[in-house]
Amino acid sequence: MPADALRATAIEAAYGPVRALFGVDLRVGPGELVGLCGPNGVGKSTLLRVLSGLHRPTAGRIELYGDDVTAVSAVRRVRLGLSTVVGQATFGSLSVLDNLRLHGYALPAAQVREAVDAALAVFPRLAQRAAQPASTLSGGERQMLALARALVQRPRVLLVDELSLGLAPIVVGGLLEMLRRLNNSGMAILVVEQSVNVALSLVDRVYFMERGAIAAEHRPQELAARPELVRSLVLGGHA
Ligand SMILES: Nc1ncnc2c1ncn2[C@@H]1O[C@H](COP(=O)(O)OP(=O)(O)OP(=O)(O)O)[C@@H](O)[C@H]1O
Repeated sequence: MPADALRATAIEAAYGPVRALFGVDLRVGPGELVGLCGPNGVGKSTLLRVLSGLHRPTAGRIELYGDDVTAVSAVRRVRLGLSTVVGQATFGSLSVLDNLRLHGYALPAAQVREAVDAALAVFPRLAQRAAQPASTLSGGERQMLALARALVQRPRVLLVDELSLGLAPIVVGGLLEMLRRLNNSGMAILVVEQSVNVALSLVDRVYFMERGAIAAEHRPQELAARPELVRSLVLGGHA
C-alpha cells in the first residue's frame, strides 16, 4: 500500500503550561481531500501549526509520504512538498507579483519565475493585478493570493486554514472550486473549515475535533441523511 501523503500519530502540544492537543491521530491519503471541523478553540489551528512545523509538539510523530519529519524545520517541510495557507495576511506594500516571488524562497532561484507564472495562470484575476500593491486587493483576492503563494512552492500536500472566513459565499464557491481542481490534479489537501456545510460539500472525508482530540471521522455521504449527528458533531461537547 502506498504511504499516506501526511500522517500524524499521537500528537500532543501545549502553550507553556496549557495543553492544547491530546493524542491526535490523523491521515491524508495520496490525492485525498480531507476536512477538519470543530468548534472554536478545540485545537484545529494548533494542529495545522504542528503539521507545518511552526509549533513543536511535545509528543507524537509526523510523516510525509512515509518519511518522519517530526524534527524537520518548517522551511525544510516546504522543500519536501508541504505548504500551508494561513489567513489572508500579505506584504501589503509589495506588489502581488513580489508577494508571489518571495514565496519561492524554498525553490532553486532558476525555478521561481516559472513557479510564479504557473500560480498566476491558475488565478487570471491576480495576473491582471500583478503590479498592484497587495494592500489594494479585495478580501477574496487576498485569499486567492494566499493560495497562489502556497502554489508557488509546488506543494504535494497543502494545508489550508479557514478559507471561507469572512468571505461572501460566491467568493468562497470560487475558492472551493479551485481547491477541487488542485485536488483533481493529484494534490493531497487538508482543509480546516469552521463551516461544516462548506466542508461537507468539498471533502472526501472529514474529522471532527473536540477538546484537543479527534472525536469522529466520517465521509460526507454517511452524514447526508443524519442532520442530528452533524449537529452534535458541530456542537461537540456543547450539544
Ligand atoms: N499562542 C497561544 N498561547 C496560549 N494559548 C493558545 C495560543 N494559541 C492557541 N491557544 C489555546 O490553544 C487552544 C486551541 O486553540 P486553536 O487556535 O488551535 O483552536 P481552533 O480550533 O483553531 O480555534 P478557532 O476555530 O477559534 O480558530 C485554545 O484553548 C487556545 O486558547
